[in-house]
Amino acid sequence: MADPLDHYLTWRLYRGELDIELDFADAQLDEPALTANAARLEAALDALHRIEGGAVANVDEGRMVGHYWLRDPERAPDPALSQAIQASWNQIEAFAEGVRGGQILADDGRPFTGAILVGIGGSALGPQLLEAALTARDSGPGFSLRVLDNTDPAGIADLLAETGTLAQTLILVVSKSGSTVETRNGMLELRAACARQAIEFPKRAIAITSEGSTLDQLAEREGWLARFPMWDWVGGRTSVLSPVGLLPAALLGHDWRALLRGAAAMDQWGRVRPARRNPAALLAWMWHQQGSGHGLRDMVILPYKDRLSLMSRYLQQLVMESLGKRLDRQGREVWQGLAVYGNKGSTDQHAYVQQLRDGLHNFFAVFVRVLRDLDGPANGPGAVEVEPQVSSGDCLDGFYQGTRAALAERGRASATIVLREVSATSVGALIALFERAVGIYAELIDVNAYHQPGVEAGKKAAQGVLVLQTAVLAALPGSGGKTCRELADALGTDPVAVWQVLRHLASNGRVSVDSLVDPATAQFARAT
Ligand SMILES: O=P(O)(O)OC[C@H]1O[C@H](O)[C@H](O)[C@@H](O)[C@@H]1O
Repeated sequence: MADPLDHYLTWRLYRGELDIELDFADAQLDEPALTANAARLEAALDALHRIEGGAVANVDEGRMVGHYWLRDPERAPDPALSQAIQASWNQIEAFAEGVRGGQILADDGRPFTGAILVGIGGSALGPQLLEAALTARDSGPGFSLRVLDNTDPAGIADLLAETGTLAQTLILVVSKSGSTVETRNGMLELRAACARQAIEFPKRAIAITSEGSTLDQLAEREGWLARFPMWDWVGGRTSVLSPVGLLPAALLGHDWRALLRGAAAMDQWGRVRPARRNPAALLAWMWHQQGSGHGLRDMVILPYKDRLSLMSRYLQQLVMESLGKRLDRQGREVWQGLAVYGNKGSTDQHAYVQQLRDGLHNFFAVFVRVLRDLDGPANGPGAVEVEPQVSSGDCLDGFYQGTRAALAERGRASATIVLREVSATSVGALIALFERAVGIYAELIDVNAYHQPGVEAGKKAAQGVLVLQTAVLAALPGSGGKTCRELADALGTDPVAVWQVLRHLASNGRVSVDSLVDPATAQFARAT
């Protein structure tokens, strides 16, 4: 058995500039496998180098992959792109300072006190992660951010109820494509809410979208308060360090430039050769080894810090939308992927860690350990002695160490990312680490990590349901009822599809029906 300290030091990567450690001592990596795969890992790092140089790595959409340039604009292959990024920073700084300094006021002359961000997927998850990770809840009546990330009327009603008056609320509409249905719906719901409150939507609306998109054209036509750019060489799931995440962070008063510095510093570390000394390469190789290059084991994300509890939701999109692909780049059917779940420790020890320890060995864990218990002075909750000379934070860190050891004892692998504290710098670094690990892993399994063909099928099918709904409502009899089957026969379609549409309409009072129980006998009368 190797000396524990030698083993720890062998598999520990530390970067002083970031004060971040990657601890692979329980990752079950081994030198022979790394040596045997050195060439493919170096090749993957070569590919990332080409990507950062402007290679069209998103081959299916003929696009470059430029999220690394967002924190190092001079690295972009075209000076115009560098200038566009710098210009967006100047615009973010000027706008956020204007709002926070009171130069940019609501149309009633009073300052804006909060924002609602309307977006979904990469247009919401990044801002949500940053807001949760960086906003000290003791910040008093500071600027607030709420996120509307679904087309659920009840969720929208809840958010509007929580917000109350929209008079002092900015409305950020975020959509790279500018045409995502849920985001459009959220915008229309908020526009209607503004009308109900007799305030003007455009005077508090901000668009963050691709130039010339439907949303961009609307914002320009209506003279919205501001428009910020998104670029086709930044994917939604890697847009958090574009205006998508940086504007909300700046409005909240966070050090958004430190986010960029942290990401840039991690990128620099992620360029280190050989791969054996590269944090992103080792993380990607761990994923590959644990899942035999086919995601046969899930990745459980376990930050032992409340403020990082959204990491797993954020990484679900970054990892699974990048790697979950039917075809590889040679056109072979590979049905690839890497499933991600998690929440936070120690909370999850009271949920599913039982299975992790005693059950199916179909996962590996990535812990995030934060050494500082509190942002401010230690005379807060952390100073309470819960046991003699023991604080709450001591217990949290003990639970991390104990859970890691208990899993290792049963042969379950884990890696740990150790942060001194949760800060803009360290969060920026975390984001960059996983973005690069995803890129390297994608090279190892030969998939395009930068498109998302699979999401279109669901969207098209959903549109079909709405087309059917319109036809059903038009076909409902003027008087007397029709069964699903009669309606389906009249429309030449599937009676079950008709039933599914009608039961939702009937449950919401849009059609009258004599029974919502039995589709064979349910008689539907005209739309109400
Ligand atoms: O930003 P948008 O164009 O509105 O897209 C929002 C989301 O839509 C789709 O689900 C894509 O798969 C995601 O990558 C994207 O983040």
